[in-house]
Amino acid sequence: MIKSMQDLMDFARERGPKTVAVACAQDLDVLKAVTRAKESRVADAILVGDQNKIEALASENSLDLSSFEIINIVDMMEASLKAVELVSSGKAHMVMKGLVDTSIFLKAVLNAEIGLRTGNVLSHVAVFDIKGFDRLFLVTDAAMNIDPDLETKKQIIENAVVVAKALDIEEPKVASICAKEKANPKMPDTMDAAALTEMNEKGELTGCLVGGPFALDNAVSEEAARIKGIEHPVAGKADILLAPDIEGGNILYKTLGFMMFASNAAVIVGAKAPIVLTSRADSDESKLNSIALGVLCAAKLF
Ligand SMILES: CCCC(=O)SCCNC(=O)CCNC(=O)[C@H](O)C(C)(C)COP(=O)(O)OP(=O)(O)OC[C@H]1O[C@@H](n2cnc3c(N)ncnc32)[C@H](O)[C@@H]1OP(=O)(O)O
Repeated sequence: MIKSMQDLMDFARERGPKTVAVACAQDLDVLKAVTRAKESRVADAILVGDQNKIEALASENSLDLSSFEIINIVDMMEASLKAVELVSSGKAHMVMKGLVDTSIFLKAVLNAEIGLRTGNVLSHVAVFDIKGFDRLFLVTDAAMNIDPDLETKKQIIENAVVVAKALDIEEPKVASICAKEKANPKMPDTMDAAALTEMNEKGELTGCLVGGPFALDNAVSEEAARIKGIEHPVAGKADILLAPDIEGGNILYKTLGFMMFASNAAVIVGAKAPIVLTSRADSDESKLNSIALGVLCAAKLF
């Protein structure tokens, strides 16, 4: 089982290299990340974007991009579509968001002709290595599905389980995170959480153990669960934290990254290929980790 970001990198090295097509690669952290991914034999890259800016950034920061193919497309939507097309045509194993707004990039991913849709829900899964815990946490969905209904939440869990399996977590424990641990009809997300737990108990949602509703404390802390008298196999032991909506997921993602300084990696799954999607403000380390996570997910697909 992969228990830390270091393990994740080591496993990606074993299962790589794969090729990543980068949309709007004119971003210093992205260029540092792909250079490090290449050096460590995790991934090769095709850079799509503003070639002048890409080369200027490389020369100002002494980055050697000579082994990468660069495709010069300045328009962000066009560059995103080209990067996606490199994956759908089989020239790359995964696509990565560079310096482009998430919505523009995701519209290219969802494009009906050359996009990467499969008919399943696509959703974002972030992996965090948090000091003081002996396991990785998966947070979903911080970036794609805005206000998922019950069926979408079920598919978001199924997607996160795929990522958990790529991390060799055999039967991941999933906690539906809400503001409290009791279902309350005035708080619809708690009702969805209870319904997801029931689906899992009835065998309609498999490959994982689902519990909830949980408040965050009793999902991650056995002590908090004990004090509150919550008895459930997921209580205090969650691997996957399902956020009620994009606001909750995004706040949790940014809190862990920017206030707890937890190292992280993130991908979108449910598509034909992994989609590496981090925040533009995330570090090169986090972008490198995300490429590595993409490699692990791609290794499961190809
Ligand atoms: C965590 C770090 C990074 C961040 O901080 S990201 C910041 C926050 N994230 C965002 O701003 C993105 C939030 N999401 C969105 O903006 C939109 O949902 C998104 C993904 C761009 C799609 O919006 P639109 O292009 O307007 O799409 P739409 O709803 O009209 O749908 C177009 C077609 O795509 C399909 N679609 C949309 N979301 C999907 C999904 N999750 N999985 C699978 N298919 C999906 C949708 O069914 C529709 O299909 P069809 O064309 O009717 O056949």
